Amino acid sequence: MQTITIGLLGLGTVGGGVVKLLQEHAAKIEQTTNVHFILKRVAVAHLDKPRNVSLPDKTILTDQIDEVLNDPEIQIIVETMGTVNRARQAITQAIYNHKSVITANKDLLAIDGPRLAQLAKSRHVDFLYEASVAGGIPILRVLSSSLVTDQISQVTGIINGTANYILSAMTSENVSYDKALMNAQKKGYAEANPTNDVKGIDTANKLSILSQFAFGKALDPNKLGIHGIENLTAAQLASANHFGYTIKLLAIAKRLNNKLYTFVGPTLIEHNDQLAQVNGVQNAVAVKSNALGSSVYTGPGAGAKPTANSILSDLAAAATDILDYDCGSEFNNYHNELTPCSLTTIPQSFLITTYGTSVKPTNAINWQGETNGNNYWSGLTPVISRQELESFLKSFPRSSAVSYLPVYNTAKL
Ligand SMILES: NC(=O)C1=CN([C@@H]2O[C@H](COP(=O)(O)OP(=O)(O)OC[C@H]3O[C@@H](n4cnc5c(N)ncnc54)[C@H](OP(=O)(O)O)[C@@H]3O)[C@@H](O)[C@H]2O)C=CC1
Ligand SMILES: N[C@@H](CC=O)C(=O)O
Repeated sequence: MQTITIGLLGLGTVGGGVVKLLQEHAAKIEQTTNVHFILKRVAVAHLDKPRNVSLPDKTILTDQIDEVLNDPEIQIIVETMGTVNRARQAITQAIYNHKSVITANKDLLAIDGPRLAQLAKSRHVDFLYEASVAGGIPILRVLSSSLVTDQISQVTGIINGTANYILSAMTSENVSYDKALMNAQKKGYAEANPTNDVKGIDTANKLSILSQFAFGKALDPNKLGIHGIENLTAAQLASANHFGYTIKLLAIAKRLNNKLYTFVGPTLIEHNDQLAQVNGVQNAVAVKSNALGSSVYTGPGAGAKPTANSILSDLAAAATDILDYDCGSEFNNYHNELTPCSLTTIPQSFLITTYGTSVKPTNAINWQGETNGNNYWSGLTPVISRQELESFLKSFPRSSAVSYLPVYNTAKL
C-alpha cells in the first residue's frame, strides 16, 4: 500500500463531505486504489466554528492557508473554499509548489480555468475539477473519455441544483420562491451568496466548462446573454403548464459548422421530454452526438456527498498519476476554434405573457395557443424571428409589463 498526503482548503458543505467520504469509504478506497490517503492539514476561515465532521486530530485545522500550501509533505491540494481571487492565488501557489490540485470552483474555472490548466501542465502536476459541473454527475469524464472520439453537436444542461430545486418546488408543491430558496440554502445546495444560482451566472460558468469539454471551446461567461429565474412569475409557470410545458433553467450549446450557439435562461420544455422530469436538486446533461445519438446523464447536482464523490474520483486519478510518475496531462485536451453566437438571434417559438390585463393583444400573430388568468394573458407564438419578437414587444405601451420565454429546441438553425 502506498501513501499519498493531502491538504484540504475549506471545510464547509463540500470539504466536510470530502472528509466524511474519506473516512466512510476508506476500506474501498484503499482496496481499489492501493493508496492510503493521509489528510494532513485543513485550512478554514474560522477556527472556532462548530463542525459536523470529526477530524482525526484537531491540530490539523489552521486558518493560515500557507501552512497547507507550503507543507512539503502534501502532494495534492483539494480546494473547496470557493471565492475567485483567494482561490486563484492558492491554486497557483500549489501548482508552483509542485502539488496536484483538485477543485470544485466553477466561478474560478470559468474565467481562468484554461490558463490554470496550462500552468499545471507546464509544472507537470494534475489539475482536475470533475465536481465543478453538475456536482455528482461524472459528466466531464464522460465527455473526455467515453465520448472523446465522438462528434458532439449539442449539449443541454440543467446544471444548477438550487434553481432546479426552487422551480420544482414552485411548480409541483406550490412553495413560494423565497421559501424554496431558503430550503436550498439549508440543504447546502446554494452558493454562499445565492445570487449566482438564481441569476443563471453559476449555470453560465458551468456551461463554459462543459463547452470546453464537449466542443473544445471555453466560453467567456461575461459574453453570454444570461437570464435567471428570479423574475419568473406564477402566470408564466401556469401558462407553460397549460400548454404542456415545464419551465427549466437551461444551459444550451449547439454547434453548427464552426459556430457555437449558446443560451442560458428559463425555457419551456415539453412535459414528456426527459429533461422536464428532472426535479429537485437533480441535474441532467443531454448530449447529442454523431455516433452515440442522444444520451442523458442525470444525478444530484449539489450537496455534500455527491459533490465530494466527484472530488474523490479526481483524488484517485491524481494519486495514480503521482505513483505512476505520469502527472501533467490535461483533464481535457480538446481545443477548437469556434465562434460563439447567441441562440436568441435565431427564429424560434416563444411564450409571451402580458400583465395587467387578461385580454389578448391585438397584434397579427398566428398564436399557437392562448390562455389567461385574473390579471394576465399568455400566448404561444409560432417560430418567429428576433425582429418580429422585438417589434411585437415594442408595440406595447411603456407602462405595460410583458415578458417572453423561448421554447426548447424550436430554434431553426
Ligand atoms: N455546495 C455544493 O453543493 C457545491 C459547491 N461547489 C463549489 O465548492 C466550493 C465550496 O462550496 P461549499 O462547500 O458549498 O462552501 P461553504 O461556504 O460551505 O464552505 C466554504 C469553506 O471554505 C472556508 N473558507 C472560505 N474562505 C476561506 C479562506 N480565505 N481561507 C480558508 N478557508 C476559507 C470556509 O471556512 P469556515 O467554515 O471557517 O467559514 C468554509 O469551510 C465552492 O467553490 C462551490 O462553488 C461545487 C459543487 C457543489
Ligand atoms: N450552488 C450550486 C452548487 C453546485 O454546483 C448548485 O446549486 O448547483
